[in-house]
Amino acid sequence: DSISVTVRFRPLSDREYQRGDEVAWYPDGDTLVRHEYNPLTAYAFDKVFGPQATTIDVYDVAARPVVKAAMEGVNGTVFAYGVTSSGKTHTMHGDQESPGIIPLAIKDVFSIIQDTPGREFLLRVSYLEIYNEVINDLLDPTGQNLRVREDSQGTYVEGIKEEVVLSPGHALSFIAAGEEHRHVGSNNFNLLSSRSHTIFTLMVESSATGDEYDGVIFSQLNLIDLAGSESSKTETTGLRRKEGSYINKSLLTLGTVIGKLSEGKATHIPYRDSKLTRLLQSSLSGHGHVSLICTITPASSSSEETHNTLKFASRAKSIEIYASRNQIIDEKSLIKKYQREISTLKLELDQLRRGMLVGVSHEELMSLKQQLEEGQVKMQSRLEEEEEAKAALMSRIQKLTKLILVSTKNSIPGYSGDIPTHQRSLSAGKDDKFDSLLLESDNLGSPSSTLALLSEGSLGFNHRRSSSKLNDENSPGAEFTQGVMTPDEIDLLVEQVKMLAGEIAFSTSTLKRLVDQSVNDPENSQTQIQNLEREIHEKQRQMRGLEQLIIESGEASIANASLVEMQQKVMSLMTQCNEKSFELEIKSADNCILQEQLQEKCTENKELHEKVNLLEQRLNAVSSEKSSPSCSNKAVSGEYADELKKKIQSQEIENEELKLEHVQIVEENSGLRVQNQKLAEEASYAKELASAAAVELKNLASEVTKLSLQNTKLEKELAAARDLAQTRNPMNGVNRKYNDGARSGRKGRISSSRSSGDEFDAWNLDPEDLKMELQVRKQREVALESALAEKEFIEDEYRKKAEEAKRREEALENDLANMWVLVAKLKKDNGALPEPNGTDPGRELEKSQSHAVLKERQVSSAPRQPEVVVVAKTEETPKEEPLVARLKARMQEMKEKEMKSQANGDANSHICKVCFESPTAAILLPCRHFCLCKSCSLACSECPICRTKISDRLFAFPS
Ligand SMILES: Nc1ncnc2c1ncn2[C@@H]1O[C@H](COP(=O)(O)OP(=O)(O)OP(=O)(O)O)[C@@H](O)[C@H]1O
Repeated sequence: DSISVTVRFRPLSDREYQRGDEVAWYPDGDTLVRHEYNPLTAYAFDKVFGPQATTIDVYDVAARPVVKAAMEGVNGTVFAYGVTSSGKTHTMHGDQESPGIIPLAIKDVFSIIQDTPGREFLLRVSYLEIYNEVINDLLDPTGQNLRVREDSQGTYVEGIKEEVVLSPGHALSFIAAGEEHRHVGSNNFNLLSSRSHTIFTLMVESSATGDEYDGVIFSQLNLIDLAGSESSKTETTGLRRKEGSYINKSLLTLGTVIGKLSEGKATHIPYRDSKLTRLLQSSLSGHGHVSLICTITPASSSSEETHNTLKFASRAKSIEIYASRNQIIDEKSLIKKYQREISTLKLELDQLRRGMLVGVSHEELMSLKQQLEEGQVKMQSRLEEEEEAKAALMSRIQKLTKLILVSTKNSIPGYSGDIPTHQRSLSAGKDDKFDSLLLESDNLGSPSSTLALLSEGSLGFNHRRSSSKLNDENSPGAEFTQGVMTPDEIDLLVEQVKMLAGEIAFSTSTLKRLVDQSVNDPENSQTQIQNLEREIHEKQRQMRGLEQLIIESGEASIANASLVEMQQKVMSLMTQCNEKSFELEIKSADNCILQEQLQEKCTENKELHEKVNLLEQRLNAVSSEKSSPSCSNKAVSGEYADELKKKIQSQEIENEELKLEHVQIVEENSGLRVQNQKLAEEASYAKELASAAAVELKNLASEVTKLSLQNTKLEKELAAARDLAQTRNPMNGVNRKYNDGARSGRKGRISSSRSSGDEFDAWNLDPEDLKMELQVRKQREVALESALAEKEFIEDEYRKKAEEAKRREEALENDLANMWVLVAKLKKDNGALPEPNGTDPGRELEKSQSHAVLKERQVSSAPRQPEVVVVAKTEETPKEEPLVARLKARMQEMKEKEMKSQANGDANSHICKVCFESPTAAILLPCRHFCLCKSCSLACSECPICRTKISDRLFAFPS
């Protein structure tokens, strides 16, 4: 299969209308997106949704199949991609009017559980954000900067909090809590722009129940809301710009990864280049269903960005996936662990029950009866220990059982859960539409009802009576007549007591929430708190009444029952009583704590009010002093006080934000320092290499010089020999001498002295001798010529070596220059300030480095001068190698500048590396060597440093 790619258009926004934007892209049918002005430009996808489509339409096509597969054990990922303000968050999270893919998926998951009888499910959720390449746990504010780890199953986030969820409302409450911690800010396109990528993960474990058991299946569903890429049009500064660059960088990596995956070649995929791709590695590499929803705007002003999104989506379309069902070994499964623990505990409970009856003798029963007659107090202490153990076991079983979700369709048809209104406020919205979604899954609507259902299924308790019945006109226990009751009736009473206890617990937790809220709205909360307290008291009173009824009925039955019956009844009553009293104790302890907290909050509140009043009075006094004491001025001063209060509050919030930012900046600073240190080390290593190369070059040059000298000498010798040979030409010279000799009548012999200066007496030569002499000279000449050729060969060799060394030197110099540019860039990114005298050290440094680099390039591309000239130059300036000297000087200069810029700070961040101007919009090259200003980047077809072709200028960002 391949990745499912859908495109969703959003309507033109008011801002776009006001700006006079026109429609540049439009949906052409169900699967095409076409360009308005260039109709030949069109892209095809699995499905294209127009501006009128609802999120439910998108969900049905893009997410429902993935969610369904995840419930059957196949991993799934759904993510929204698009530029800022294109509608990703609207699609993934939605709002009260139109719930997004995430709430719809959660609702769907629970209805699938409901429709799957015979299977048990355990659901866990986690929620994280990737903000500035740092992973934060949104469910646990202390879980910051988490690490990504890898095991045989893929990548995971170490130490992330996972919460078991019991109902849609329960899961949505976690999302709502997480959203409060997500980084959101405004830019000129979006008031509430997501500044981080978020990943909401639902982990599903399931197994068939009973004999059908076939192992546990585990799967993961990732629902991802990416932050939007930001173009140069997004006017951002400071923190926003930094966030934007992180967002763009990770999306660029995602684009590269998708691009490489779509090529289908076995190349290196750079998953590790960003946290986002690292976490999505197993999804993107095809081990599960992937659905990509690309959100776009039709606006002409964003036409280019929309085109980029469409290209990205088109590339993603060709990625293949090989999704298969996961199975996990039982030991690792949490659901199995819980099931095992429940059955062991149940066994223990049974044994305890049996032991209680078996271990009691007749005498003991008699004495028990006596004790009962005297009063139940003594017997209670006799049974206390065993009862406590039992109560503990029971509560543990309840706790564990409530975590496992089962369909209630078959077990209790027609059951209709009762969702308390305040419970629903935990979900994403209070809107009717949204509530109706949750209400559809009533049976699983609230944790308390789920617990009740599960308890009923697994423990055999009778919970069918809805808790609301306890509050209607039938007062609790009113249907039971005073006196002897059947065991069933007593059971029912006990159940009612339990439910009341549950409701008291729920009201107490609501009370706690209200107490927390009371800081913001003390007056309103106070009345609600009082009402709730009254409600809790009333329920406690009802519970006590029921307990009294149970005790009385126990006493009455004791009077009538036979010994064995009585014993059994006492046992069961005591058990229930102890359970209740144990629960009650816990609840009342909780209650006490909450009351204390409430008191504390109230006193805090009071103090704060007093402070505010005091401040108001002071302000009034100050303002009345300043202005005339008229009535209207009083009102004005009151308003002024309010305004001041608000200002103080907002100032405090701002302070907090600034503190947070400061901490982040300090962390990043230390990271950059470490990087800086590394680069400095690398630079010094490069320097060493350069100096070694220079020494080698020097040696080579001196050898070349020597050889050249030798060569010149040899050439001179050769020339002399040739001259000599020519002057002693065998034909001319010998004949002449011979004729001269004949004329004189004398025979010439080769003088013995010729060996010394090749001088010979022509008169002494005879033809034989001359021939020999000629032969010898010829041989010598040949030998000299071969020696010369050999010398030339050696000289050539040395020349090559010298050239090689020079090239190496240049390469090293280049590397060194690059490193310094990087160091300068890093420092600038660090947010330093310009020098007070107006010159910017970082910029100067970068300029000089880049100039140096470009100069080197020009030199290297220029034709080489003959080697002899180089040698002569080196001889002329023997003081120090020019390269070494230059390098040293540059190093020194850099160091000084670095120290200066470290001392002064350097604020200049993005400078074009070609024209050295600070442009309003710069381009990050794909090779990441440089950023260029727009005009220079358009003029360059390749990176000035590494010569990589500039194929993509998409990810522009403001300097
Ligand atoms: N399909 C749609 N129908 C109506 N309004 C929409 C639609 N999509 C988006 N919007 C509106 O457009 C605005 C921006 O949308 P949203 O915040 O979802 O964008 P985003 O892509 O998540 O932006 P960022 O990347 O900056 O977070 C919101 O006011 C949202 O309500």
